[in-house]
Amino acid sequence: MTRLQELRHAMARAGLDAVWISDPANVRAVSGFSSGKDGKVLVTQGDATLYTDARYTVQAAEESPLTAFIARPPATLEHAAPALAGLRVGFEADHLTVAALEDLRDHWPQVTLVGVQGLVQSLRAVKTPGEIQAVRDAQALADRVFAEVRPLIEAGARELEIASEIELRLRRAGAQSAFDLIVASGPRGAMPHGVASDRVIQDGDLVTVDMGAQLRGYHSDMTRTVAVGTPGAEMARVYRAVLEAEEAAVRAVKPGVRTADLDRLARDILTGHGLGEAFAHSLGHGVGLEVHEAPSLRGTSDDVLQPGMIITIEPGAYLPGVGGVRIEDLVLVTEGGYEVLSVSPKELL
Ligand SMILES: CSCC[C@H](N)C(=O)N1CCC[C@H]1C(=O)N[C@@H](C)C(=O)O
Repeated sequence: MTRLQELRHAMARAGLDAVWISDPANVRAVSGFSSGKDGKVLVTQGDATLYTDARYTVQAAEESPLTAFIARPPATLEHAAPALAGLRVGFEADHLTVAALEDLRDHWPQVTLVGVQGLVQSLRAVKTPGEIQAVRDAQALADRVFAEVRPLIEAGARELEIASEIELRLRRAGAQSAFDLIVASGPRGAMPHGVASDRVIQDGDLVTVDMGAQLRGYHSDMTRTVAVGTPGAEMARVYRAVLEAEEAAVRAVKPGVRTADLDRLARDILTGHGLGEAFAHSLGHGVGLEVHEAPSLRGTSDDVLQPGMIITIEPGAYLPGVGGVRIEDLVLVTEGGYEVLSVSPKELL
């Protein structure tokens, strides 16, 4: 079944006749049009139209199998109005601004507008073979770049220099960084989102590098924590504990597993090492057209793993004023269990 067919089934289950898609990643997922922020898609049970403007006439025709209507608002909404009269039309409540919703109400007075959440996102959680290949390629590039840059992580280098070397190599390969690079050394390692600073790396530091490539619109995500010189005994112990939690959670990945149970498994191991409080975020998330997408590997999540999902497993321990450790792998859920897509070494060198 194509994603569009899946969406129509989901619309029927939600009691919708049509859906107005405005989230850029969802626009891309449904239409193939890569400039999703400048597009919208209207899907009915019998039709699907891509709305974008004249800057994208050629690109829309090249990238999307959908009929494109080239115009700017309000002409787009006026074009759609007649076919929608009397219908229940979903809009993406967690993406549309209040002003944009007012526009829909003004131009579609005979439409019943229904806010929906996660309709397309839940379909995106299970990747197509082409999407899996795109994430695989992005991760392979990230692994290659990490191997090239690893020798540069040494005493005297600045975090920003490491980050810019990674970015440059990704750019040269036709990709870009998937997010603001996290390079957090020494005590800065206690910040889970410690983007690279001008701190000079010291002998004995642990350095957390959280990086991803964005290639053909798809992302990868991986974290390695590396030692510069010989780390202190306490941080070496923390490293071993995080690695134990990470490897145990990866081994537990298979279809049917509740993501909340995976988070619990990793958290319990860290708690056993006295580090439960130091694990300050969820175990992971889905990765695809966005770095953070469904499923969520949070303790409160109701998500269940299915073949074709691509997730991160990334426990960490953060000790304010001291430092931190995070180890993250990118994992494909397969029929029989899992495949780890990230191959960079994890021993604390
Ligand atoms: C700004 S993108 C960060 C990518 C990173 N690998 C990542 O997802 N991190 C870093 C530490 C926590 C984790 C994160 O942000 N998790 C989210 C989903 C959460 O809310 O726990």
